[in-house]
Amino acid sequence: MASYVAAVDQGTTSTRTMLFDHSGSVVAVDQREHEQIFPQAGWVEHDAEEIWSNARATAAGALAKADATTAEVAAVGITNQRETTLVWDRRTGKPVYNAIVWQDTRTDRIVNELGALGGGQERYREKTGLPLATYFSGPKVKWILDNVDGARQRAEAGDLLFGNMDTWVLWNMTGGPEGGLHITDPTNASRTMLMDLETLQWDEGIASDMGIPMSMLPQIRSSSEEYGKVRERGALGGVPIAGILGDQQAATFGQACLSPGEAKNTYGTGNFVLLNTGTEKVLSQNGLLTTVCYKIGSNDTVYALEGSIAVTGSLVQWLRDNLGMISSAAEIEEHARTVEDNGGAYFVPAFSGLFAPYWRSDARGVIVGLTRYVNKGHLARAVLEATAFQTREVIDAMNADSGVPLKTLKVDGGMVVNDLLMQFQADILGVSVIRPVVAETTALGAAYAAGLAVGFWESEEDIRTNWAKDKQWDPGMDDIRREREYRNWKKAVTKTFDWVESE
Ligand SMILES: Nc1ncnc2c1ncn2[C@@H]1O[C@H](COP(=O)(O)OP(=O)(O)O)[C@@H](O)[C@H]1O
Ligand SMILES: O=P(O)(O)OC[C@H](O)CO
Repeated sequence: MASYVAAVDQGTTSTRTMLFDHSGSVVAVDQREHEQIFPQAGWVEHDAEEIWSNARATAAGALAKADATTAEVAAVGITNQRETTLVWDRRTGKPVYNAIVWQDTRTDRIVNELGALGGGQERYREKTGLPLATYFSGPKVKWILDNVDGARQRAEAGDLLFGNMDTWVLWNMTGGPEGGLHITDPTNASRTMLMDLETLQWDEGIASDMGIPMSMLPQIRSSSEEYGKVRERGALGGVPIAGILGDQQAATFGQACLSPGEAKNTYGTGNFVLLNTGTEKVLSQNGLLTTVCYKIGSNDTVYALEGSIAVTGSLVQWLRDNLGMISSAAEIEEHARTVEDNGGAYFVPAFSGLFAPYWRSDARGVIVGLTRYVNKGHLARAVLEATAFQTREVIDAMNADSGVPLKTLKVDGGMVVNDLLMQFQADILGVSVIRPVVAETTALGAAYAAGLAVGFWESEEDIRTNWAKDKQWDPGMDDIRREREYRNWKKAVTKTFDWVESE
């Protein structure tokens, strides 16, 4: 009798494999970071072969740490950084170019050109739920086909495959060039700008406008069903692969946000607030995007409104890696605690332009309000506060779209160990912030999708039962200060605009 479900979580900065038991508790984790490649300003790439090698190694590592055999694993789910785009050769399994990461802004010109075609912005928003922005996969595929020697001819000859990291990991896990499955799920497909949100099928007109041959596109299956088995030679050999969810949708599922009106915020490289809107596809009037939340087997599709924020935890990394101001991410809290407030400084990290609710690719980062008074502690605070202010902006947009103010916010991700940030988040939102016992909700959500498909868990009710609160932060800031701080932040944001001039 199998005791565990595995999840491979292919994130922006690392890949981990986790094993969960029936209560949703973590049994083992094995994790490896991969290189962040910045070939020029605004470009971000990953080596997809390094990522696949890490996925394999962590699958073996997690089994070893749990002292478990493959026979004890009922199913495996895959979850992934979304949008990150790879094109590879179906016969050799070799990528034609590095994976272009979701934060990368090189497709700015392509996106502007698409906007100038018939229907422009509105056509994309209505069909795909997305604003025209550099964030999404379709224009990245076009960039590769336009810029890599011979790629377009090879793609048109049917030799090349496109996938996000879910598809790349699944294809390799199921045999690669020897019969690997070329599949994705609607949560990932809804981030490509190529999928019709209503039919959950690729939109041939949009693919044709981007010059992307249909033969490159993976088959779209549900988020929870048995797609195939792990190749026999690999770690987890023979285990059914039965769940795929983009990482933010996986976290929403793992947080048990299963009813309309329930929302979570994940604090990782970026922040992503998702509000379950049920089977209703709500188009935002306030700068949010509409996305598939999950589709469990043949059940109706569940949609979400999403506020995507490009830079939050990665600002802490930037302070560590580019400035050397801290030696570990945790150290930022120590510095921030040396002062009472931000000393008047605000840091708007528009490193990839601004995502929700602005969608300004012409924006770049600023620090404003500097005086001789400002010290390292104030800057550390400004860095942490940037995450909380950006979250407030997307939650304000969500409240405006739904007409029902959020009462509490469930949180997860790497930054939620930061107590000062979580308290400031509650203060600046004016609502309570709640962290669950299992904060690894991304991997857990993918495990649930896989486990439900093979009967390891019976129904979504099991997910609700397993969810438990660990800690809650309640708002303590007075209204006048809260709104003054937020006004200053909004003013700081305006200073980022119009920096990059379009080619
Ligand atoms: N104590 C901390 N305080 C603030 N930020 C932190 C802390 N610990 C980790 N982080 C940030 O959290 C992020 C990692 O979170 P994680 O959820 O693993 O990211 P991802 O899934 O995007 O790879 C990093 O960007 C890191 O800077
Ligand atoms: O891997 P994460 O946690 O940084 O998430 C990245 C998002 O999926 C990008 O849309």
